[in-house]
Amino acid sequence: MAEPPVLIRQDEVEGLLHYKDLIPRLEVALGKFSKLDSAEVIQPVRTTVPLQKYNGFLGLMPAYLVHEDILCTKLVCFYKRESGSTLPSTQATVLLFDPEYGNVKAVMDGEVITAKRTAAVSAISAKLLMPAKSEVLTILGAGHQALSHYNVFTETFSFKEVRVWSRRKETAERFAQSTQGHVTVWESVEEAVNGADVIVTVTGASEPVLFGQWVKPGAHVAAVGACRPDWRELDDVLMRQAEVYVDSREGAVAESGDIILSGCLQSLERFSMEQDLPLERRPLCSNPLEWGFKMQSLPSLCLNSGRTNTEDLRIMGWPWM
Ligand SMILES: NC(=O)C1=CN([C@@H]2O[C@H](COP(=O)(O)OP(=O)(O)OC[C@H]3O[C@@H](n4cnc5c(N)ncnc54)[C@H](O)[C@@H]3O)[C@@H](O)[C@H]2O)C=CC1
Ligand SMILES: O=C(O)C1=NCCCC1
Repeated sequence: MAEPPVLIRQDEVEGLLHYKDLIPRLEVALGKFSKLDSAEVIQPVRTTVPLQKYNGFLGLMPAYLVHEDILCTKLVCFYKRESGSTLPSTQATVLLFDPEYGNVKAVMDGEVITAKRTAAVSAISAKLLMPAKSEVLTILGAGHQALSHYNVFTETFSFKEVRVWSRRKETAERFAQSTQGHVTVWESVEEAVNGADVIVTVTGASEPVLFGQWVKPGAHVAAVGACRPDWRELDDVLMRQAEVYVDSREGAVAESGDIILSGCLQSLERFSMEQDLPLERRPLCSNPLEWGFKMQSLPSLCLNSGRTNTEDLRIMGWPWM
């Protein structure tokens, strides 16, 4: 009979999961996922169960790394919360299986994994796509993802200035007090992103908060928050003028409101047909270097940065979550 599963609590995951290990491992996993080879990685688009009564969803996110023989799934509930709500926006658990026997070997807290994994993938996208001398980082949103993004971006890069905006100024101020380094609080998104080299959007918004006319050419945007087909963080102008990278084309066209609702897919379908491109080579958005790969089915945008090393861009897409 199989051993009962090991339980790995949140504080234990926190103590075990460090960006210096996580980032290189993610880069390898993302590279494998990007090959779209089911002999290597099997990770279907997540199944989502609506929890209408609670304005939320249960997402089921299984993955199998064939050669490493790693079988796992994340189970995550996520919600749209009212301003001022004290309830969490996400709650996650990760299960690790013995792929041969079929039993669950470990039950892990998924909160820290979600926070760190998501932020680490954004940092990888920035490493590949942000302007060479990036000095100003702006974070839109001031919750859990904002903090993990602050931590990994300041640990990995050397920004001269970090800014934060949140829809409630008090939340942004609390955030700025909780960080290790200095963060300036801004009252409007327009001012907060003015001149920013890297912009991270980690809000629970369902309407655009970031507008293309405010974003400087060459800036890199890591868009994390709008993970439902009817949620938005970015406006149509930004979506149309950017080069867009995602980890999973399948996932992005099914889940990313910014991609689906901005209408960029339709014009690209026409472009792809004219160019006679096979599906996996088709760009996701205007002015593509190549259709690329970024995080959890959400876009990473790059505004005409001129980065053309598409081999580097082949890493993206963590198979678990
Ligand atoms: N792409 C991915 O893999 C992941 C995406 N997410 C999504 O990222 C977003 C942020 O997650 P957390 O930081 O965990 O949530 P959180 O609840 O800790 O923080 C959310 C932040 O967004 C702000 N916000 C909420 N509604 C807003 C609105 N309508 N307009 C502007 N700001 C608004 C809140 O004031 C808060 O600062 C959520 O939408 C979540 O579903 C979370 C985890 C992973
Ligand atoms: O990929 C994840 O993890 C999540 N995506 C959507 C929101 C909750 C967590």
